[in-house]
Amino acid sequence: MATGRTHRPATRSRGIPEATVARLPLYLRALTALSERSVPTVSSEELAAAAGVNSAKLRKDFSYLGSYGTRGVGYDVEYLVYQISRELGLTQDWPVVIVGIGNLGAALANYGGFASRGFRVAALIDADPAMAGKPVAGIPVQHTDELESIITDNGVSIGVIATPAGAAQQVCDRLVAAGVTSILNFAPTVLTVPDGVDVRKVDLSIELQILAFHEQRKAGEEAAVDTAAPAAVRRQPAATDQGPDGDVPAVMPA
Ligand SMILES: NC(=O)c1ccc[n+]([C@@H]2O[C@H](COP(=O)([O-])OP(=O)(O)OC[C@H]3O[C@@H](n4cnc5c(N)ncnc54)[C@H](O)[C@@H]3O)[C@@H](O)[C@H]2O)c1
Repeated sequence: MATGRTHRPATRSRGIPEATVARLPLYLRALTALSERSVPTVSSEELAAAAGVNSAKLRKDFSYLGSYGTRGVGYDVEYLVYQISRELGLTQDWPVVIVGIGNLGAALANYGGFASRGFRVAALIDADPAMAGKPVAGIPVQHTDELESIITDNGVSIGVIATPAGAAQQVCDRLVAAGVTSILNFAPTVLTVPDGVDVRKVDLSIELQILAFHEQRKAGEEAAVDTAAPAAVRRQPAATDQGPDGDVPAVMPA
């Protein structure tokens, strides 16, 4: 679901390309599922299919980790889980703060998937004084006045922004000034950050717009096939091919 990019060069200092880093969580998710089923080894083809990645790309990615698998046996699942987790920095606990505890912030706070992946929600912060002290996902919301001390006291380096767009830059500036160096931004705005701060942006509406583009293209291709086909096999409007008024067929008869 995550889109966007980090403000980093295309290759990390240890020589792992950013595109490979972006695929490591996909491998880890697939490997974790195999591990849960106690599958001991996996071939590059099987793992590539499970992760939705091309197998040659997977082998190249794993070569950056120094993991080459064993011919005829494949990769050791548990060892790869460990290797990728270590590479991603997931063998340590990462306290994160969520700022903006509205619909989205509360949903994120309630999401169990963070903790199971090593991300502990250390604090929930909101500007609304009426929310201060109210528990969300069992954690009392704290007021933004305390933002700096929360970051310092908890050694937080990762912040999640779920405020309205208009507040996001100011929240970002305060997080960065307090010591946060990685930000996951859900607000629909582009954040400006100094060098050394990574920002990743999540925007579900952009994902939907990309799907809409593909839907439109598929519809165009279908229409082209319909036009090219002999009249007898051209698609006729079905009962469900109705426009919003119910009387205009979405697929016009040829
Ligand atoms: N990226 C996505 O896919 C996605 C999906 C849904 C919503 N959003 C975005 O996430 C944000 C939150 O959406 P929502 O539906 O939860 O909104 P919401 O109005 O329910 O919640 C926003 C919260 O932010 C708090 N807030 C406002 N200014 C603040 C500040 N300066 N510091 C701290 N807290 C502050 C408000 O008090 C409120 O509790 C919006 O920017 C929205 O556009 C993004």
